[in-house]
Parts: sequence; C-alpha cells; structure tokens
Amino acid sequence: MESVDWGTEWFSSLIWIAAVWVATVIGFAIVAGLIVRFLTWGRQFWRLAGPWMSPRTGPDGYRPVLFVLGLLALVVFQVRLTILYTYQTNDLYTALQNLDAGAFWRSLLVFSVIAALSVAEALVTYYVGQRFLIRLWENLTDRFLGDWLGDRVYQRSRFSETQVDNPDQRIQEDIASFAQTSYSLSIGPSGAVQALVTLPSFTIILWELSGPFTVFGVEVPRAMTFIAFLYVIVATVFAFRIGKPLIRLNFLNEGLGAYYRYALVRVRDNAENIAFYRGEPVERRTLDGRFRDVIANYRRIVVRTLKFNGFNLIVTQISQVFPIILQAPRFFAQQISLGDIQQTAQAFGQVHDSLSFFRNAYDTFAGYRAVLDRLTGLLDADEQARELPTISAEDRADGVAVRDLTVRTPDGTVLVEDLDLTLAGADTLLITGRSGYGKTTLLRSLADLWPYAEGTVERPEGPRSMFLSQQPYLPLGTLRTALAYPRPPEEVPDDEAARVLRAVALGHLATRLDDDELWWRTLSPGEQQRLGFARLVLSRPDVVFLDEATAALDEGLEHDLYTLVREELPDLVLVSVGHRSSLEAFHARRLDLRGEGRWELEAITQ
Ligand SMILES: Nc1ncnc2c1ncn2[C@@H]1O[C@H](COP(=O)(O)OP(=O)(O)OP(=O)(O)O)[C@@H](O)[C@H]1O
Repeated sequence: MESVDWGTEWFSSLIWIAAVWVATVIGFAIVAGLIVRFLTWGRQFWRLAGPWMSPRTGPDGYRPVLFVLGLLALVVFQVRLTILYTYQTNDLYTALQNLDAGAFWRSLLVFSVIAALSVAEALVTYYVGQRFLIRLWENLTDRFLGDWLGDRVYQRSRFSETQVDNPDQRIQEDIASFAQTSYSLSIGPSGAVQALVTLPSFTIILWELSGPFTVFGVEVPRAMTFIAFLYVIVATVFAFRIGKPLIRLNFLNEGLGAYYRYALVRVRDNAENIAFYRGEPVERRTLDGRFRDVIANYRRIVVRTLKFNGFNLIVTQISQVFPIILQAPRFFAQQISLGDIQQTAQAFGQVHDSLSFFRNAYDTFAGYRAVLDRLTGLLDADEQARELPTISAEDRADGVAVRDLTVRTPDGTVLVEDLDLTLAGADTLLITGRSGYGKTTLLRSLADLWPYAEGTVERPEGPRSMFLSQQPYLPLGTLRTALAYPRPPEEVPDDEAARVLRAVALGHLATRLDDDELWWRTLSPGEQQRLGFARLVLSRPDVVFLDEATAALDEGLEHDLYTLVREELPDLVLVSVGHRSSLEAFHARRLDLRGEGRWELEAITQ
C-alpha cells in the first residue's frame, strides 16, 4: 500500500500549489504591509526598495510585482516537491521493510520524476531570483549615484552636521549586499516565506504521523507536533538573547574595516610625499592602530559567534535523533512502519528547520540591519547637504555681477563683507590678500560651493564659467579625457588637441592622447597646470577663475600662458587669485582682501 496515489497525485499537487500560492500571496502582502508600516527596519527597507517596487511610480512598472509573484510560486512549488519527497521516502522504506521489490522500483521511478522537477525548479529559481536582485541593485545604484552627485551633494556633504563615513563603500558594497540579502532573507530559497509555507505544510504531515505521548501520567495526543514546536520556540528565544550583540558588532565591523582601508588608500595616493618624508613609521602607526580596532572588534564577534553557533549546533544535533526516539516505541509496538518513522524524521526536520529559520538567520539579519542603517544614513546625509544654505546664483550671459556678498568661515569669522562687483566682457580682476584671508573661499562662494556665504552672484551657468585650481583635477582615463574635462573626450579632435598642447609647451604629449594612465602621477605639477590652461583654451568659457593656477610655473611660462589666453579668448572675463606681482600685467583691477571682511577694489596702474 503506497502512502499516496501517485497516478492522480500530479493533479492534486497542482490544485495544492494553486491554493497555497494564493494564500501565500495574500499572507505575504499583509505581513509585508505591516512590517513596512510599523517596523523601523521595514520602513527603512521600503524607503530603499519602494521607489523601484511601486507599480505605479516605479521605473519598471509592474515587473517587480510580477517577479515577486513568480518567485512566490516557485517557493510553493519547491515546498510541494519536498512534501512529495517525504511520501516517496515513506514508500521506499516501507517497500524495503516488506521486501516488496515491485513497490521499491515504483518508488524509485517516482523519485526520478521528483528529482528532475527539483533540479529544474532550483535552476529556474536561481535565474529568476538573480534577475530580480540585479534589477534592484541597478536601480538603487542609479538612485544613490544620482542623489550623491546631484546638486553637488558629494562636495557639500562635507559641511553637513552629520558626517557619514565612506559613502563609496555604502554605494559599492552595501547596495549589493542590500539587494542580495533582501532577496535571500525573504522570498529566496531558504528564506522566510519558504519557512512559513513549509511550517504548516509539514505540521499537517507531522500531525498525521504523531501518536499520543504520556508525560507525568497525562496523555498528550499528537505529542510529536507540540514537542517540535515547543523545542524550537524555546531554542529561538535563547538564541535571540545570545545573538543580539552581533547586530552592533557587525555594524562596527563594516565601519572599522572601511576606516582602515581608507588609511591604506591614503598611503597609496600619497606615496611620493610619504616617501620623501620617510613617513613610513607614522603611517605604520596609524595603520596598526586602525587595524587593531578592526581585530579587537572581530575578536568580540568571534566570542559572541562561538556562543551563538555553539548553542545553534547543539540544538540542531539533538533535533536529528529526537523524532526517531519519540516514534521508536510505536514502531516496536508495530503501530507504524519504518517508512512512517523516516517520514516523521523528515517532517520533524522540515518543521524544525522552518521554525529555526528565524534563529539561524539572526546573524544575517543583524548584518542586514546594519546595511539598512548605513544606506538610509547616507540618504539622510544627502538630504541634509541639500538643505545647506546657498547663495542666490543667477545665470548671466555676459560677465559677472556680485551683490552684497558676505563670506564667512564655518565658525562665523567674516572673510569678505558686502562685496559688490561687476565684470563685463574682457574685464580682468586680480584677487590678492594675505594667506588665509579668504581668496580661495571667495572663489568657492562664487561657484556656489560654500554654504557659509550669502548674497547674489550672477555669472554664466554651467561650463561657460570655469574654475581652475592650483592643481587641476585629472580624471581617470586617457589624456584626451583629461584635456576635454568636463566635456566628453570625443569632442576634442586630434589636430585641435595637438595644436593646443603645443601652445602650452606640452607638444611632446600630442602623440599620447589616447594613452590611459594615472596622469596625475605621471605629470609634474607644472605640466598639470599647463594642461589646465590647454583645457581652458579648448573649452572657450565666457568667464574663468584661476586660483594660483600658475604657481608651479616660472614667470616666463606664466607670461606665455596668460598671453595665449588673452590671444585665444579676447572676450574672456578673467579673474585670478595670486600672490605674484608679475600677474599684475594681465589684470586691469585688483580686489585686495584685507582681513576681517574688509576689501578694496582699485585699478592697477601698469
Ligand atoms: N573647509 C573648511 N573648513 C573650515 N575652515 C576653512 C575651510 N576652508 C577654509 N577654511 C578657512 O577659511 C579661511 C580662508 O581660507 P582660504 O583657503 O580661502 O584662504 P586663502 O586666502 O585662499 O589662503 P592661501 O593664500 O593660503 O591660499 C582660512 O582661515 C581657512 O582655515
């Protein structure tokens, strides 16, 4: 006698899958809705994933919802296969016990069908699940990059009240981890949904196989089911208590690791400077200190994990023999078959595993909460940076107009007070003043990069205004990319690039335009400044602000570059910051910063 009628089972299974799928979808929607509404981490999750998952407002419309529905169907399908496995095992062992060769081979035939379906289900689940999480990952990265680069948040956030460490790590690592863990903990194989669908399904099987049990003279019917639940619930409560500190420790682990890595990156980026100073011992001390913090925290994780895993392993080991011991008396009394014992052990194992999901996933969940905190923390910091005050900046086609501009340091010291200034086409201005009087900060304010400024600045928008610092920024990529920056490299043709490079005494680089190198390391500071001028000539802005942009060059080269700019761009509004008197020859007026907010605007007599 077989445990189920395999001839009609495929049909009953289909009905079962459809019914359980509908119940799962409804249950999932209710529970997910409650979690998102009432739990902190649920709200954090929705803040991150919601914009993609909302069918009406999300960029992929209903696709995320369809993904979830499909993955839930796969979970239900998988649970059904596991159930069928236990019946097939029951038949197999009963056939062995009864020395029934025909039944034995029939059960193996059933096995091969279930096994083939299991393999197919596992592969389809993997593929669909990965597509789901890749879309989530892509979408979040797109949003975070947009949020961080938009409105110059990456620069302004350094003035925010709350400082978040390592936004790079959050964007690169935490988003990937968020997408993966969100999926694997919820609707992935061995996730919460699978556990919750498995639990009632196997509880029913366990219920059917359970016999009464006498405890202190009282007979408990279907005792096996109650014992399984009691066992795991008690174990889970203890595991939560033991595992709780892991949440904070995991959070610290990520942060300390990033802090340590940042110190290593600093050494790499400043290799030459450090080597000139022979600064290795100091660097070593910093690195050692940061690494010590990582290890100290890691040790605490090890100790805590030891207790946590120790407890979990003991609980799991006991659960292996527990159901067999409980069923053995009924087997010896010939009330149940060997197949029933096997099926009981499997069903108990499934109930145990699904109830234990929450205990075992605690650790992953702890890490997940840390990821949620870090990602939402970055969004908060971005928002704060956006809300920092800005000057009133307006577009102006020709020249620059500054009205009532007051610039302060973060601690409130006034650097420039009520500055009024107008520069029309071809006007030139030299900003001078003692070191620390606020020349660079004034330029930052004109570029609207300094939140501690108020007043009105009108100047040409976007690339029509150009700011060139003492060390021009050289991006990753080819020399052409560096030359064209911030325009795309293909906008600079070979002959034009070569002509301009020759004009700034960098003719020898004309053949290397498409070499991809770390150009900021290869080129000397003076060469980098000349490259900055080449960029200026190629970009042809309406206004340029030069902040000691020739400080690394000798006066002869400085003269040549300024002459070149005047010849190539005769209508350019030119504002320079510099200490050298040789610069005076190229400027008609001087803005002299005198400290404590005072300033003087005067004509330069040649
Ligand atoms: N990010 C910042 N946070 C706090 N204070 C700052 C910041 N940047 C600049 N300052 C302060 O603002 C003041 C003006 O600095 P700024 O760099 O504008 O001077 P500067 O006139 O350009 O000097 P130098 O001629 O040496 O380049 C200085 O006291 C400086 O310490």
